[in-house]
Amino acid sequence: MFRNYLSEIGTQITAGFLTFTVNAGALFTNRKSYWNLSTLFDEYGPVVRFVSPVGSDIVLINHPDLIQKVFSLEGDCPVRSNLESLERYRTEHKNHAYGGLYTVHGQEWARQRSIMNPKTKELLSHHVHGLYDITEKFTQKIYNVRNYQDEMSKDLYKELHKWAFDSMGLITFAKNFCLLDTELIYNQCDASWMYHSLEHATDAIIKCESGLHFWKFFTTPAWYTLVKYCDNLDSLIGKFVLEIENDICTKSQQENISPNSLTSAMVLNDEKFKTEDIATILMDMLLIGVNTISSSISFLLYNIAKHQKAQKQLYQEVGNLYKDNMTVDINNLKKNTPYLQACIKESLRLVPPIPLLTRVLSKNITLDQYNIPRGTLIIMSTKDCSMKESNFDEADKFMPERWLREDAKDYHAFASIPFGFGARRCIGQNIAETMISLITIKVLQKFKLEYHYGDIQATKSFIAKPNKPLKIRFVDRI
Ligand code: HEM
Repeated sequence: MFRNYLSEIGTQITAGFLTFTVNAGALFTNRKSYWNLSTLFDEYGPVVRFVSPVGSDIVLINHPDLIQKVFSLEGDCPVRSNLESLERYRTEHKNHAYGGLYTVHGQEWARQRSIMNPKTKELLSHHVHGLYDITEKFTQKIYNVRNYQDEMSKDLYKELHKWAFDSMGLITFAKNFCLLDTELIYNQCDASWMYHSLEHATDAIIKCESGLHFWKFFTTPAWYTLVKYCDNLDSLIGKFVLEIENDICTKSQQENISPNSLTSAMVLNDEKFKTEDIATILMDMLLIGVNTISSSISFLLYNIAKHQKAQKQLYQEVGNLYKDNMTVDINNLKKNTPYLQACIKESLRLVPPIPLLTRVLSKNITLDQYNIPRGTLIIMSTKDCSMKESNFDEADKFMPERWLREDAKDYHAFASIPFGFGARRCIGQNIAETMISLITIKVLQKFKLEYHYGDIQATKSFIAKPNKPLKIRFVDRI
């Protein structure tokens, strides 16, 4: 028993040390630091083992063949490393039996996933016009609040974050929170308080997960913030869930109700989830969904603004598409916009919001002649893989047309997997791609984008975001 704990703690200490040094390396030097993962691979090859003095070792890989091999052995209920801080908050602070879809494992994961999987497509079709309206509000807001340089004087990322929150509110609760409409002050209403709690909880989780995990031994400021804002988030989500439960209870006596949100899908399911469990599952959805979508759209708009030739071609494709809400054809959206889909794919190749994927296998595996025992934490540096010249020609360039070329099929299927792979791949991919497509179409129809500042990189955190304020010029199309 003790050995198990020792091994677990040891692995986490090693992982903490690893992220700490990678971040410190990036912080203290502008050059490619030794502790940059790609430099490690350059020096030691595609399999790098971190020996933990007390627990299990950690293995890092970046070759698409090896990544493919790991996925081929992941089994029916794949296990990834946990977001330890969120897990501990739930098990120790809240006394919850299990976490949400991202953090839970085994049979409970399979149960949650089987309920959510079929619902995401249905909900998307149900809310597509609502999502379109929110996107129009976003473009209108940019139009209204731009400064004399045609830029948002505040960080554009924050506005995109609000757009993502409003859109996810529709999918999750069938509610438009209208965060984009007004500058709501903290506490003014539940939705605004929920938004701010989500922002602070995200920052605190990122702080706890990067670097040495001191919060395990005493209350660090990041742990204190995490508990405070996750508590707020949990109780506010719980309040919305309760409202929907009551509403369904009243209506179901008179009519047959079909689910119109992730919440009602769970309330109406035969499995009968408790209110607090639904709130936990939704918290994972919001934390992952809102942050990954904000990150992806930020980098996509940045890339489009920087690459005028690509923007021109994109505008030719989408300039006259779905000008009116009622004409949106969600079933053919991707088919009608091949160049836009290539732009999204290319931007996600350059900056996958989740740059590292992890698996813990239940079988031994041989990777590049090294025998890795089962139970070892395997970290797949998918971003490093998608940025390698051996996998993509001119790998550091934004070249959407590469995905439309005849020889695109020669790219290794595991060379760029921004949504992960297999049974535990992202459940929100379709939702994300649709939302990103809609906002890009609407923004381009209204504005020509320009970018006149220095290069923007992604932060090295669990969910990446722009490392400096995003300042894009939104010039009216005449
Ligand atoms: C561009 C946007 C997004 C990207 C790039 C992204 C990426 C990912 C990745 C890489 C994973 C891990 C996959 C693996 O381990 O194989 C994941 C899991 C997950 N994502 Fe997404 N995601 C995005 C949007 C969303 C949205 C909108 C939602 C919610 C509707 C969402 C919910 C989840 C959940 C719940 C999981 C855990 C799934 C499981 O373990 O079964 N994601 N996502």
